[in-house]
Amino acid sequence: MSGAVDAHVVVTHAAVDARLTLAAGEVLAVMGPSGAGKTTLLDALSGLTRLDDGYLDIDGDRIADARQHTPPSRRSIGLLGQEALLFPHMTAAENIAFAAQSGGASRDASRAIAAEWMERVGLAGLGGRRPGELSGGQSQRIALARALAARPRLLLLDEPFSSLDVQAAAQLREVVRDQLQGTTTIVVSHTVADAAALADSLVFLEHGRITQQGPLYEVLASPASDFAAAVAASR
Ligand SMILES: Nc1ncnc2c1ncn2[C@@H]1O[C@H](COP(=O)(O)OP(=O)(O)OP(=O)(O)O)[C@@H](O)[C@H]1O
Repeated sequence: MSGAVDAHVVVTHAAVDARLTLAAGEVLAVMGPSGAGKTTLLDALSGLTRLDDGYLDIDGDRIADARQHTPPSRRSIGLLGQEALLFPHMTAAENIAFAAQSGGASRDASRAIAAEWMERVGLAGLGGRRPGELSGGQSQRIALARALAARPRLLLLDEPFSSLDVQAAAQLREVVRDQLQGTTTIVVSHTVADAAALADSLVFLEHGRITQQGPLYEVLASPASDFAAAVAASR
């Protein structure tokens, strides 16, 4: 997609010490055992956690370092987590329109953008429903649309399929794959199927350190740790 930008990250934190570079439009999967620091890494990027040292640059702009903490709302970073966390008092379409407006669209344009996204995620006709009237899978699709409608420069996916049943997860995975449209993305998952479906490259994070990184199929073909070998064998 034109407009995709590269991201360069050096996260230094009590729990994580990692250096990552994403080319514009690249989808990078991060896998690692429980407690490895995956969520801490995403929190440091989204701004929920401060960096102890290191930095986050997006498209050459310094977003954060040890001295400068840009709040999450001003980072132009989208986040889709395990739960959709939609605004409950707004309809599905209003949730998306709100994000489009915060991404710079006018009020009228944001309504049109919301309608377009409802179609893209396969939910045209449900725009008037409130989150309480949507299934988990539908809510996650709205949350994806909301994240992308703000035109983030970096998208973070934190196990977005893990709270869904197998069928809803597979459907959402397809929607995500089709709708990323070149958005530079980091996806954290425990499932190699998610990484294989979405990612160009793969990082293994263990005990807060990167133990292996490279093109997804190369990494899976020659795992460098017991954990990586177990993941590769689970394909
Ligand atoms: N500020 C901190 N100082 C020291 N340790 C921390 C700090 N913040 C988090 N930790 C620890 O770092 C570890 C990494 O936790 P994190 O939740 O990031 O792992 P994770 O890879 O996302 O695990 P899971 O897959 O289970 O969600 C945990 O043991 C956590 O307690």
